[in-house]
Amino acid sequence: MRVKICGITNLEDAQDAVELGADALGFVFYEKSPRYITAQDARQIVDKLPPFVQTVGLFVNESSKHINDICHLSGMQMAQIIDDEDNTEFENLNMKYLEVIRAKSKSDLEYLNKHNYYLVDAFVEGFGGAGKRVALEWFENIDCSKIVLAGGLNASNLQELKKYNFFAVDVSSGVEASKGKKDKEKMKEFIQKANGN
Ligand SMILES: O=C(O)c1ccccc1NCC(=O)[C@H](O)[C@H](O)COP(=O)(O)O
Repeated sequence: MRVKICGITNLEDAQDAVELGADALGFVFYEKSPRYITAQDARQIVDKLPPFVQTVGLFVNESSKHINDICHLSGMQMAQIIDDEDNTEFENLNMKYLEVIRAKSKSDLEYLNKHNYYLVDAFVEGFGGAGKRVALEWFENIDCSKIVLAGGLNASNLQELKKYNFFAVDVSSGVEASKGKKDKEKMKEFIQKANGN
């Protein structure tokens, strides 16, 4: 399974995640988050990354212009978007994007367009990174092959996902030492388990 390590705030964590085999790194451009990073600081990290690592910018209820500007400035290849307030004009985005479904119940998963990729996270007031899980039984009888699963994942519970065939997993607090700082051993164990080792 592919792995995105989210909430990168510093170069050391980014380089450790890449060395350990992460496919994508997430940068939170939401000012109220404890993992918030400026576009300029993210750029300093992105410029030092090797090729073939996808950089993903996280946005909450922002306009397309803002998302385009920040992604351009920071070197994000993709945007991950929460748009509860219908602020984002998706057709005006200059980059690939993943829409975030903040699931409160199984009914939130029933109308996903089967041709699109989505990131499904647990609904939390603070928008993400809270360690709250989505109930796995909600995915019964759903094709998960285009779903990135987030929310409360860690090395100990990845095993439970096996039969669902998710496209990828996304983790933040489950591999942290403290908010905004990753724990290298936790990232190692998480990536190994996601890769079936
Ligand atoms: O991480 C944050 O602080 C955050 C703030 C606002 C919007 C999204 C945020 N994170 C989103 C993520 O993609 C997290 O990786 C995802 O919610 C999973 O987090 P966790 O349950 O801690 O693994």
